[in-house]
Amino acid sequence: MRLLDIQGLETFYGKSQALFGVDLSVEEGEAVALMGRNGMGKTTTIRSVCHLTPAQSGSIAFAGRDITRMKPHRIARLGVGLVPEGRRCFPNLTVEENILAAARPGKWTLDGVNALFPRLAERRDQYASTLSGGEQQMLAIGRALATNPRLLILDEATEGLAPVIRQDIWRAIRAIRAEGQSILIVDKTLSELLPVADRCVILEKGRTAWTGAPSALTEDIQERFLGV
Ligand SMILES: Nc1ncnc2c1ncn2[C@@H]1O[C@H](COP(=O)(O)OP(=O)(O)OP(=O)(O)O)[C@@H](O)[C@H]1O
Repeated sequence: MRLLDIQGLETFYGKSQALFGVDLSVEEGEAVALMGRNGMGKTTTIRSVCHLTPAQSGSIAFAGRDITRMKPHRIARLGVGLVPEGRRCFPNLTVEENILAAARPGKWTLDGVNALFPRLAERRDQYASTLSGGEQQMLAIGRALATNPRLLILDEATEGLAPVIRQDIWRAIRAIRAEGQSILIVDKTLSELLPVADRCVILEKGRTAWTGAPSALTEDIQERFLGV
């Protein structure tokens, strides 16, 4: 089943057009890597899906329903779990309270999140504000998972973090994948990203420029669309 289906998406910031025709789909159980150089429209695409920066034209369907004009909280309730760029947790709640506040019935429970991120389990009674940046990122992923989303969206979840923490997060992402979780993921570390992706979608100047399996992403294509 097609979980996410974006067609001809055009999005503006005020008068400035950022997306000029993004086409992107995610099948149930699939992990799609959304790629492209800086400023090509990855974050804007994600923000449009969640209606944080609404689409001007084109269509976005989720699990067969048109969500193009739906409000963010309704989209979240339908099963889109977003881990936005720059983490968001409640600073004055503990780690455990943060997770429980997000929790909805499903296979990802508090215990499941704790097993995924032992560092969080060790800090369950600490206020989120006292966590390191990497731990807060783990908590943001844990919170999104605890909502038991049909689609988990990760936007640069490992950016700017210490190498050991990045490794922990990639290990968790692989474990999440192994559970069959559908994912849309943006990340710049291709060596980690490509092995977890079933398919890549590359944006160039606000348009879908290429899509294919990671194995089809030749050096030529990387050079053309991702090289600096
Ligand atoms: N809040 C904003 N106001 C105006 N223009 C914006 C805003 N955010 C992004 N843009 C512009 O929209 C275009 C797409 O940006 P976007 O952040 O979606 O790209 P990206 O592919 O996610 O890049 P990055 O890898 O740098 O995060 C860029 O030209 C950017 O300058």
